[in-house]
Amino acid sequence: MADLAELALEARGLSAGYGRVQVLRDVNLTVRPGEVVALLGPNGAGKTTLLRTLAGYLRPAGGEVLLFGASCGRMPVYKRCRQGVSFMGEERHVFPGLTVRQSLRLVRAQGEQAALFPALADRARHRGALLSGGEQQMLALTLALARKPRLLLIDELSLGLAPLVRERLLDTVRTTADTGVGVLVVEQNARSVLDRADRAYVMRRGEVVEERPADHWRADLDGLAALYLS
Ligand SMILES: Nc1ncnc2c1ncn2[C@@H]1O[C@H](COP(=O)(O)OP(=O)(O)OP(=O)(O)O)[C@@H](O)[C@H]1O
Repeated sequence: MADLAELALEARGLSAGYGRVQVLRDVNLTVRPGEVVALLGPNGAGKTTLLRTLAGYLRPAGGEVLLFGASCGRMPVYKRCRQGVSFMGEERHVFPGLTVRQSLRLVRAQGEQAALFPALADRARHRGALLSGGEQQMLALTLALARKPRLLLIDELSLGLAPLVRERLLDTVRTTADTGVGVLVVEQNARSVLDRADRAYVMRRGEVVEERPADHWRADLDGLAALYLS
């Protein structure tokens, strides 16, 4: 079982941006083991920038990131991976030239893991590049989970995908968290992600403007929408 006393992730007063362009301002955020935390907010709010900073692709200009209770300073991406961080970016992370079967073999996905999405079984001989968007994202999630992460950072889980695929992906995210993995997920469909999330942060213009239990937002979708528009 996960140690629930230890946070999987903590951002303290985080600021970051691109060159002289500051995007994130004083972001404070936590993810506990076993939690699904949704990161919501309008286009350009800074969600991708935050995830990329947490994963180590962007260097913070201020504040700090703690992984599993320890400050990770300027730790490079690959070391964060070794610590148990898995990042799924907007671009689908599959091996374009390998078939589904080869990809699963490469990451040593076995048994239940390899069979996470039955739809992929029919595509075992198809190369990653030739899969549909939904199949690619199912494969990307399977590959990410095969690394047995302790913290999963997901950007735009279901962008452009069919509702049924989105629901299937989100169900898998929930069951993954139930095994003790902390999940921070950006998902355009707020209602769907809130159905599986424990808490949600709302970002606007580089700042976290609200943090509430998912139940709260589910009961006040209008209030949530107003935050996007204001
Ligand atoms: N490489 C970059 N160089 C300069 N500015 C950038 C870069 N990438 C993003 N930005 C700016 O940072 C701000 C936040 O963008 P970001 O992509 O993090 O937001 P987001 O909430 O993920 O938006 P979306 O939902 O549209 O993906 C935007 O104003 C964007 O123009």
